[in-house]
Amino acid sequence: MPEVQGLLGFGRPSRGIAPYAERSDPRGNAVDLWLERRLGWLEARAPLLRRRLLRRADQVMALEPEFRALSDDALRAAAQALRPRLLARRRGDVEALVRAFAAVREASDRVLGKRHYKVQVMGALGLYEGRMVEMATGEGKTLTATPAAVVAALAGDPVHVVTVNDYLAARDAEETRPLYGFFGLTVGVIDSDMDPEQRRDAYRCDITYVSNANLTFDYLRDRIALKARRGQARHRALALTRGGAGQPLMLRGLAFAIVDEADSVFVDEARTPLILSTTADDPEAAQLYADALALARSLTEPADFRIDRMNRQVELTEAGKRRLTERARAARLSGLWAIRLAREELARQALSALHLFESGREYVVREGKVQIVDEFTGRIMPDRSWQGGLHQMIEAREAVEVTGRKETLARITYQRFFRRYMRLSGMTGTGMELAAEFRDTFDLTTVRIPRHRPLKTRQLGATFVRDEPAKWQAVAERVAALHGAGRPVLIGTRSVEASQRCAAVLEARGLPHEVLNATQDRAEAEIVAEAGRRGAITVATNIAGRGTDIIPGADVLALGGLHVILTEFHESARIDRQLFGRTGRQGNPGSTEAIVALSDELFTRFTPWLRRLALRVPVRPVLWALRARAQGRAEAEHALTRREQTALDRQLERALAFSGPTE
Ligand SMILES: Nc1ncnc2c1ncn2[C@@H]1O[C@H](COP(=O)(O)OP(=O)(O)OP(=O)(O)O)[C@@H](O)[C@H]1O
Repeated sequence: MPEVQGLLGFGRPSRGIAPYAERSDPRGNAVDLWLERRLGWLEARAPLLRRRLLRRADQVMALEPEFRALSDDALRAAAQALRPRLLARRRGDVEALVRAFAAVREASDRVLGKRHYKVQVMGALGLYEGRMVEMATGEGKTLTATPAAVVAALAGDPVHVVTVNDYLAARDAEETRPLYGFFGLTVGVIDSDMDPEQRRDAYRCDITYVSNANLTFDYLRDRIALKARRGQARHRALALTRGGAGQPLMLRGLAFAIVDEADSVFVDEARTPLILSTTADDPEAAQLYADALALARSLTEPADFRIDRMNRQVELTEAGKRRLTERARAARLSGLWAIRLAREELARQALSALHLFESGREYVVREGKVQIVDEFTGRIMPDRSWQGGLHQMIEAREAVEVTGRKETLARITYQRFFRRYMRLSGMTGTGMELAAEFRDTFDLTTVRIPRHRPLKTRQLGATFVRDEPAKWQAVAERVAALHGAGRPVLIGTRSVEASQRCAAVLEARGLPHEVLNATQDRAEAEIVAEAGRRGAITVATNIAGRGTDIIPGADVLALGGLHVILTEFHESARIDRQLFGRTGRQGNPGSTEAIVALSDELFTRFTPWLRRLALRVPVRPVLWALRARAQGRAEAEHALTRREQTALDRQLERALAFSGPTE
């Protein structure tokens, strides 16, 4: 499993820090947990919650004429006048909240030209209460976050709006900045390339847009800075006595977070530990990996080793172990090679690097570096590396410079990090099936918000073909027909390699297209902006599955809107729906279909026998079962890993209660 690596490259002192709000142990005790899980009473409450949100949203909508009549200055003054009431945070003061929301709604219409729909007001109220809000793709989550952010900021809380990457953080911040500015609130944006001073400035703003990775690393840096002063009380005392001039801190505490694409952050990426590290030099490492690869290449499957693709593991057989020992001896390898366990581990890793990881799929080689491609977003993660020497092994295989091994300074998972917020909220397009997990892990109740306009997408179902060449031919034929009719088509692929293959087939047919994959994210915005034009053909990796807003032109809508083709099912059906969600946004027409091959990895890895059956008897029920079963098994496996990770995290937390925090 890849880890996200960050380097602690800085740490100069800065000026004052306010007391750093965060939760020390947000979890209830074991009995509470047990009860919550068994009784599901929070779920039972969700309909009530929805009704309450609806009632309040109605109150906000009813204030429209009153606020419409105000001048800009009067509107601003009305919001400022509510500040003391919001600051007092009296539980029953719903009126102040409703009026503040109505003010934001009015201001939004004036400065952004968009007035929040009732469902968006409902969503925003949910966020402000600290809920997980499920809104369908394309319903306008960016705008939904704004009233909650404004009101929390007016009440003095540092607000973090969390997105999955820098590009979305910058885009969403720019889109909404004028609205915050109207109320005199400042907006900061964090970019991965920023230095500590710039980061601190951005966090000092009332509202900060930041990616989950950047936010978590900055928090880890703060924890290291705070390490010497354990415990809140001492920290506060120090901050008071020294005017806070001790250590440089990035954040102003964890008060309120609005996490966009929360299913991705809380679930898909939850398994990835974030590790802050320094690099340790090891001049002999490169030779070690080269030797391991040479030895591994001399072993044969299945006599010497077996590959378990489902669990991504390589096992050496007894014969393989013997051969390894002989070959290491024959090559006169010494040092680690003389130790049996080390020798076998090196061989296993080299075999994994050779047989389980492929360039263009799990990683790309760019600028002389091995860079991991995120399976869920299709984006390159430059900060990420595989652990335990695997990364170095792949570097050696690709003949690029072997980087030093990392030494861990602090680590945390997203799960543990986000649980520390005083108030946490999330938005997701596809979250209801994860409601129990959100509740268990984050104490978050999920509430589904209805659509603003009914969905008009036509779902054309799935076509299964035998193998990959047949798939790309089938895709090309569909595209040619749609292109001829002037409709734009978006083709989603699971890997960079697949996007290139698809592009080659389109090229051969003379179909003009754009490729949007992890290897050229700079032109992304322009390509996406064009993707809704008449006759446009866009091939994209998962990148297009999250947050990208493709706006079809009026002429295109008349023709039936954007058509989305999925070319490989993802391990999670949620991600499939994210891709399909690129069309039919805001109640627009559109259509979706899947064209997949029985040779796709999902089937060979999770349901090999059903796949064989499907090859012989390709009838509907078998094909349906194939997909459902493969995705079901994949999801179950991931859920298990997450549960184990959570258990491990809790154990770590308990163990650290005795020895002091490591992060
Ligand atoms: N109240 C509104 N009035 C007018 N346009 C709106 C309104 N709300 C949202 N939009 C528009 O709807 C489109 C979709 O918004 P946005 O990209 O925020 O959706 P989303 O829910 O975040 O989608 P995804 O789940 O795919 O990320 C945008 O073009 C946005 O400007």
